[in-house]
Amino acid sequence: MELIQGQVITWRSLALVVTTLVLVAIFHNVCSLIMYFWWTPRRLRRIMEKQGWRGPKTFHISGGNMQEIKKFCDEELLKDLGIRNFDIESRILPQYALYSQKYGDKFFYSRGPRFRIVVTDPNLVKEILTNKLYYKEPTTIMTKLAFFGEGLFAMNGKNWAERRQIMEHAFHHEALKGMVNKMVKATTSVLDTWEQKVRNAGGSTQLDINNDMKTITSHVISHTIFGNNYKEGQQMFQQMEALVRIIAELATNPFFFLPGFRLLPTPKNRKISKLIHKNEKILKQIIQIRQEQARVDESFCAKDILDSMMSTNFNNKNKKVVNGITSKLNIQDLVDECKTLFLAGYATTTSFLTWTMLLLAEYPEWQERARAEIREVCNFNNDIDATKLNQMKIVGMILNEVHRLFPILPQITRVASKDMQLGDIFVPKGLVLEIPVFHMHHDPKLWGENVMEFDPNRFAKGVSKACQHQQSFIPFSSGPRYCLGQNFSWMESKVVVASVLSCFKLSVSPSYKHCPENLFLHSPKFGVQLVIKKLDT
Ligand code: HEM
Repeated sequence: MELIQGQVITWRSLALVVTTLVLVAIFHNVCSLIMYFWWTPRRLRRIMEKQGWRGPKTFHISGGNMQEIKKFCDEELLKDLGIRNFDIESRILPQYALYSQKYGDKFFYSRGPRFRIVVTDPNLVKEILTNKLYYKEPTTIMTKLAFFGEGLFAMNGKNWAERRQIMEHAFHHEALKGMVNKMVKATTSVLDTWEQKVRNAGGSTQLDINNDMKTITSHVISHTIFGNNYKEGQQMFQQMEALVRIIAELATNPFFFLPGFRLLPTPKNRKISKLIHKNEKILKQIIQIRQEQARVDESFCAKDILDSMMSTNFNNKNKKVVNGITSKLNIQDLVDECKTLFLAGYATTTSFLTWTMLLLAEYPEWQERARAEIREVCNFNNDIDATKLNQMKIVGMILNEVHRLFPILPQITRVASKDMQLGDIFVPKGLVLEIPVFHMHHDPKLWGENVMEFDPNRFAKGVSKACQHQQSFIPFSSGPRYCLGQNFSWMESKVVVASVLSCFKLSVSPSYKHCPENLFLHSPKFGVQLVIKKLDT
């Protein structure tokens, strides 16, 4: 027995209070789970059905319609495709192909417990991407831990706006201009190995260009983010890749979205934890070394993206001053941003450049036109700078056409933060709005009858003249959350194309099987085998 403020409290009554609190907490959690997994998706469906939207009648309590979509997609993946067949929506956006056939354009479905509608009208797409009241759909905890942490990609609201400002500083135009040199060096170091291989093979050789583009982009991103620490940065790539594969496989498991799923000690979950831990360790080591260098070096100035992130000088009450370097990013923030840039900057550009090389090989007339332009602009030497990249118009048209036909992020999503009106659609709070980028890039109503052809000429007078509505072309998204690395990627792509075409001729190997897939990103399932030949000079 104890005496508190004159009242006698028995152990029994204390136990009763604690038990009641625990039961209330359990009850609250169970109610939240029921709301999240059962009640909210059904309520949203009722609201959309009343407005004439249709979709599958049932969905799995945790996986939503993912099993059905996966089954449809698996059947599609078995089909053989030709390279010039760009009509591949059923592989890349299986949900769109499956449900638009059954229910028409106004359809809904559920990915995990998150109920969604698909919006294709460019005017509505513009409204969704520019209105900050539509926030970015949260990723699953496992995806977040593995790839983004609390980095820019996964943030929302005021925190996102502040972080975006800092990150834009690291990617501003002048900073990027200074990176072209690093991009050229990183690319050339890989192309030197190609020369060796071609020579050893007697004039031409076959490469899986997807692997080589991985090597190039990993070199570029390691050099530009980590400068002298690029070797440590490189170690992360294989681990990141392994993570992408395992998590993409797990995402089709109906229980993937259940809270606590990641804590189950399954072999895959254990492997994921191990890889995440290893990556964080490498990053923390690099950052700590860097902070130490900056502490002893009084003439410290930013030489790469990590330096820029560490030294951004903002008037903010949270900012920290580390021996002359002003930063408001703590070590975990920096780790999360590095992870984000790694995934966002490496995997995307790798897939994009792989598709670019494939199409250049498949369309030799465009390969030749690009080469002629590169010869004219920089006379085939590696003296490439930002101004010369700007002068490469034909290369730019080709890159745009590859972005149109092979958008690397085939869909973008946003969530309504409150009840809203979108055109004539009433959008209830919590509804996910899915923008099928791939579908919009292949819509004849927006691009004309030759939409399924590779025709860079459509971009000859710029994006605005290429399609009916500027919002029909959104490989890098648009609005305030457009891709932070858009200009970086644009420069890198031009550097790589110019460097490759200056030295090599590309053609498609007879062993290549055209099997694009959408594993978070639109990429080739079995790599891309090309034959490369040294150019006669
Ligand atoms: C072909 C190359 C690339 C493509 C197609 C691409 C595409 C995209 C898209 C569509 C988004 C917006 C996603 C959304 O709105 O939900 C995005 C965001 C982002 N991208 Fe890229 N990206 C590419 C390259 C890069 C590179 C090279 C970097 C950095 C080095 C980068 C960093 C980012 C970051 C940090 C965000 C998040 C921006 C924010 O939320 O404020 N991306 N990217």
